[in-house]
Amino acid sequence: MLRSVVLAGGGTGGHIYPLLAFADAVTRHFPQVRITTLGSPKGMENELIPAAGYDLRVIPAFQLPRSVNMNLLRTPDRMYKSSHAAGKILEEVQAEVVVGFGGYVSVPAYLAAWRRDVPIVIHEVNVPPGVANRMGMKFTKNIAVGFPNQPQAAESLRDARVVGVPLRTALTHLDRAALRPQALYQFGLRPDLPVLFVSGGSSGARTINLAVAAAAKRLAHAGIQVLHVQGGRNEPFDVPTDLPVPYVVVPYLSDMQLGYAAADLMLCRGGAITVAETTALGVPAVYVPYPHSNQEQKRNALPVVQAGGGILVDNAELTPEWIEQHIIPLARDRHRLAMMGHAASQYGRRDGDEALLEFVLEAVAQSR
Ligand SMILES: CC(=O)N[C@H]1[C@@H](OP(=O)(O)OP(=O)(O)OC[C@H]2O[C@@H](n3ccc(=O)[nH]c3=O)[C@H](O)[C@@H]2O)O[C@H](CO)[C@@H](O)[C@@H]1O
Repeated sequence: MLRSVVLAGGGTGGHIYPLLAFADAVTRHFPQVRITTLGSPKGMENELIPAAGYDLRVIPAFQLPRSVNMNLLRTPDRMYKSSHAAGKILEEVQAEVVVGFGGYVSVPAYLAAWRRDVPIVIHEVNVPPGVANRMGMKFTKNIAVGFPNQPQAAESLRDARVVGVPLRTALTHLDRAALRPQALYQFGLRPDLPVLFVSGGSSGARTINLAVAAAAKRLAHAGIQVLHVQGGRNEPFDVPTDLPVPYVVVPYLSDMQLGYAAADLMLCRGGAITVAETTALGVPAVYVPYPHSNQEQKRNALPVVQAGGGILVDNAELTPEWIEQHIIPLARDRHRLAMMGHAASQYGRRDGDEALLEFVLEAVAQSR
């Protein structure tokens, strides 16, 4: 039985969607539970969490260093202010557990929980783990990870429990084939031609946006429709208006299930949550890892590619010519797409929310 849970995480969609999916699982099992989320002033949580109907408390921001620096926790500056604010909230709601998903805001939450003997659970999806979660690992041994390769890939995750990634119920319950006609209709796409679904993660990806838009004519003349999510924080780009088949641009997709249902093939970055979703849903994908993040996105996508569930291309190699040579033939090859989709789904899982809840309940029980 849980009465009050505090969830910390913020920044981009990759930290917030798993938090929300987990909040839904807790509410499903314990309808009377009080859920409080801690976020930072400028992150996407300020739009996404209130829209999902959860209580968001914004705590003062501070800048984390790029590497783990525990001295920061002792300095009476903004970190002190932030952890004090987090502590007051933990006391007010009588938190029984703090579950952190990473992002700057998690650090004061971990610190405040540790000071009050409130059990802490960390959910980490990347290798190497993010700085905030690495700092949190000094305060707890309750570490859960999203993917089976993580414990071997990082010393700090060696003893972590693999629980998968909590995914939104609109995705865990998705039957792609059943939703496809509605999704195509909604986007104005044709049912007789393949759909390339393009998304550069929650903030969008400029390289991907420009390369695909520059290949618009070649894709259209090959009979490939495009559903292109520009991304929350990306600039608009030009697409020719006289194409023979639909090329649909949407700024951001709150109902991601519609995109996945419409997709025959996805072109995306290798953000951990995106990889968890494409594999859980069996969507074949071309992964273009973000090149400036410690190779973390390449590590996310590589096991899927090795399992036959997708292909990988370097950011610098994604040109309109590459798209013509590799994506056009693949998008038209139904047999190969089906094999890739099946291989992806063998790697993915849909029960991350339930498995994380089980882990959290164990942590709470042990602390009592
Ligand atoms: C550049 C960078 O550092 N990116 C990191 C960031 O990616 P980012 O925040 O982009 O996160 P992911 O790619 O992992 O997940 C994106 C999430 O946004 C959702 N979505 C996306 C577009 C849209 O229009 N609608 C929508 O709902 C997706 O369905 C998914 O749930 O966090 C991930 C998880 O920590 C990391 O693995 C990534 O390396």
